[in-house]
Amino acid sequence: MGLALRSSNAQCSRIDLRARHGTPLFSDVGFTVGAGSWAHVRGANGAGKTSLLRLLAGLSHPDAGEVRWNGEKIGGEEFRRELMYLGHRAAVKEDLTALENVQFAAEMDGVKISEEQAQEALVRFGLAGREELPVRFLSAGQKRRVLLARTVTRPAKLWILDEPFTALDVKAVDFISHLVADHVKAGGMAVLTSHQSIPLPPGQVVDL
Ligand SMILES: Nc1ncnc2c1ncn2[C@@H]1O[C@H](COP(=O)(O)OP(=O)(O)OP(=O)(O)O)[C@@H](O)[C@H]1O
Repeated sequence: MGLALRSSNAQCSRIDLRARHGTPLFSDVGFTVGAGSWAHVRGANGAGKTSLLRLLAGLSHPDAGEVRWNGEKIGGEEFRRELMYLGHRAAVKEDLTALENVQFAAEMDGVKISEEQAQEALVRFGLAGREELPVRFLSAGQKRRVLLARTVTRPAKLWILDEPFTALDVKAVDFISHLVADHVKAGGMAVLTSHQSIPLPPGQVVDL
């Protein structure tokens, strides 16, 4: 018996957003990401990429327009279960070990994982031997890997990743790209920002 993935989509329509001082940040932005596809949100510094991703994740509200998940306004329990959001300024807990960080993040996502599962995730992210170190002793790229390990500890259909490649070396960029590509190939969805071109099969481009 195969695994039936219910077709799903995330859609934002005619979204307007103003900056705090009232000037329009962007207006009439709309796109749909369906199962098995991804979108690259592009724009200059300050164009509003992070702001748009926060709207998509339900962390803030647009001035006009709306974000929908399977046709319903976002915010419900189902949407939260299906969402994996990794913000631009997401931070590790410096005093916890890498292992504790992964377990803590899973717990925040409502999933209980064993030490072995957390360990396995860290090994997959190239952090073997660093599991027991308080993460303040890790490099910026290693901290980013600890954060990204969350993507394999909890299944979610929609990944919203803000600048996921920041501080990562070439090998890690390649690894994360494959991770996202496999997720999309398996019927998942992703919305990413990046100032670099993203080494993934072509996706939708959203220019701000
Ligand atoms: N909390 C906030 N308070 C005031 N202004 C904010 C806040 N968050 C964002 N802004 C403003 O909104 C605008 C868009 O910011 P945003 O972070 O969305 O841009 P971005 O496209 O992600 O930029 P970058 O490429 O530099 O990361 C900026 O002018 C920024 O100063």
